[in-house]
Amino acid sequence: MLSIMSLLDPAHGGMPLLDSPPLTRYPGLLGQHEAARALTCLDAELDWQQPGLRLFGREHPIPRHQVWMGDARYRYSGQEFAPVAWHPWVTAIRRALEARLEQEGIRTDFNSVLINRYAHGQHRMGWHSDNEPELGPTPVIAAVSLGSDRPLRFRWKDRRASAFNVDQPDDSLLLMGAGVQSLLEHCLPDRRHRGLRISLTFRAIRL
Ligand SMILES: O=C(O)CCC(=O)C(=O)O
Ligand SMILES: [Fe+2]
Repeated sequence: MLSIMSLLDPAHGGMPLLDSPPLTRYPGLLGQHEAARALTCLDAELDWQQPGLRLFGREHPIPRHQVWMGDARYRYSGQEFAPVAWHPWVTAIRRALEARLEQEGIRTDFNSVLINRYAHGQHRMGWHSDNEPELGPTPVIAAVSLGSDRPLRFRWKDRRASAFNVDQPDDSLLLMGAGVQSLLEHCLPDRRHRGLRISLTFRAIRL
């Protein structure tokens, strides 16, 4: 399904954005053609959910769509989600990212993924860190982006330095290594005039 060329091309090496904690972006994960097919298939075939979130006593639908997929139940904003079974495209994306990271000497054991669908620029995600106890003390999270480029914004919890944006082009992988979740928060701000984007944030949940 996936071209081995995109895995072997040295131009596709990782771009370190932070050394400590490690934050690295890898371009060209699937190849342009396969990434476009993955975006179209996932958009059409997943059973997208838009659960409500309680904020100041009122329930609001989250400003995006989502699907939890994988092997483990997951708690998020006080709610428990039962995951759906692996979709073949998501399995293919997981294999591609495992292969890419293994080339860098990084072994991962992702068993769950939160898939986010941003239909337009007003869809977004608020400030958070992915530090739920079931992810263990030093979660490693790999975020794959398909479709419209939306920056992820980071800020230091202790304000030691300024907040910064990380571009997430189509078909890129952003690896948030050990320490990113404990030292920083991230959000996906709204943007004008953006089209469909789907992100897949792979996690290892302790079963
Ligand atoms: O869509 C993104 O780039 C961010 C997603 C995210 O932070 C998450 O799934 O926890
Ligand atoms: Fe996140």
